[in-house]
Amino acid sequence: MSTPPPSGRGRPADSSGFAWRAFFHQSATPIFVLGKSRRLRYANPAWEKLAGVKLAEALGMVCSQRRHSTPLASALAPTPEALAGRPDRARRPAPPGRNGPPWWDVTFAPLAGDGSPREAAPGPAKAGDALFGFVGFIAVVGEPVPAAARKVPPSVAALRDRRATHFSPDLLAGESLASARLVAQTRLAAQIAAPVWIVGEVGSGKETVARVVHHTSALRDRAFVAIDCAGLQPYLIESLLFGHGGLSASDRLGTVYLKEPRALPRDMQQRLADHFTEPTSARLVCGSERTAQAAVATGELVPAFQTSLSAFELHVPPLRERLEDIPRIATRLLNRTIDPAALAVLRGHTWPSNLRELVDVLHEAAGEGRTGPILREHLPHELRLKAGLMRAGPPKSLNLDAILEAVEKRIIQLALRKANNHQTEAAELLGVFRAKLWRRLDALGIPIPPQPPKPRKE
Ligand SMILES: Nc1ncnc2c1ncn2[C@@H]1O[C@H](COP(=O)(O)OP(=O)(O)OP(=O)(O)O)[C@@H](O)[C@H]1O
Repeated sequence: MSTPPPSGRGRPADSSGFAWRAFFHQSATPIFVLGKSRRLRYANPAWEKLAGVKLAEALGMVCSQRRHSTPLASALAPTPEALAGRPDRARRPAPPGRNGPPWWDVTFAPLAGDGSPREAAPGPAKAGDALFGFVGFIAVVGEPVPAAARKVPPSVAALRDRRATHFSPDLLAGESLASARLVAQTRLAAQIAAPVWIVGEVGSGKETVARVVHHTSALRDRAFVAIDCAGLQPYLIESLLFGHGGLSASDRLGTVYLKEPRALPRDMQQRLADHFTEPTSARLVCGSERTAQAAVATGELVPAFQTSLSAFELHVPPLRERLEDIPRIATRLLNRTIDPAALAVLRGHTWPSNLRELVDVLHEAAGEGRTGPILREHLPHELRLKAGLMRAGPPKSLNLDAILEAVEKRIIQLALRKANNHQTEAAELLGVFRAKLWRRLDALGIPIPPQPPKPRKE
């Protein structure tokens, strides 16, 4: 339904309006009117159709080309010439659509205080010659170019092919029932266009699954962008997505992966939700340790994420539920087999940090024995210790201090990993003060990891 014609139809202008509203309302040309503070005061149904936005939702929007402006606000921003009270025209990229931008030629006609068009005068506006605002007429230039038809440089195409080969559903396959279910769910998510919510424990492979969904979907020729909502300041995320020339202005954006959107302030969550429920924007995939429903219930997430942005919920199993997959993962990762005794140790571990931890352990083991199968003695000391295997060694190797030190080192590394290198959180997990954690890092020779930026609290 289009916006009803504004009141005062056909009547002469009064001091706050102008007489052409009824005329504009029926025009097939997209027309909009900005107040002198560049706020949107009126737009006709042809504009609503072109912009894909209802006037009621956009009224009051400040149309400027500032860093945080939306692509629509930037496209409608009056030029410096128009701001100086003279008619002007500008070519603007249309707000992003799935099929590439045609351009918008926007003609600005300044309006005098009585609502009549100002005379085109060569100099700046005179005092007393009050400006009411601007009327803008939009002409669409060019045919939209389907993204698939656009040329990409060969190097980009080659990189894309390599990524698509790597991030195929095969990457998730294994011997377990859990991985078979994961592969089936991932293929399904790739076939539909709905937003996806991926749930899984820390390090279980949520982002990897998101990449597989992207590279298997119809959006694979476009970009995949991953944003860690807890690791970036919200204003950076806003400017990355919505700033001038930001990602939302690019029609090459295919999938946006948001890691833990519940770490964002609610107003930012709402803005993202509004953006990604628009039909023209890229596909949203979120990854979290909690379901959208649970996060909404505890107030960590705005309801739109549950109602509109988690249409497809995909569960990534923890590694302890897919231990049968370990040999296959090792072969894929290192092209190495695992000796049965080493496998018994690996299968006996609970893997609190899931695949991330396994990948670290396998790389470490591969560094110990450079060729042949991975043996039990290649595995990290602490893992063997936990499996009770160190006790089988000769008594002279039972150096209590060395063992305790190794266990402490491993536990601190695990806490840091779980806290995403956030030292205060890691200290809390370990039940010590941060200063003590620093002292132990120093004493054990663990390099102090770079601290991620703190998420802003509401
Ligand atoms: N199927 C897989 N095979 C081999 N390695 C994998 C697989 N899935 C994930 N990984 C590796 O495990 C690590 C963690 O994966 P990923 O970042 O996808 O997990 P996540 O659940 O998104 O992590 P977080 O909880 O920190 O958001 C990465 O190094 C990734 O390359």
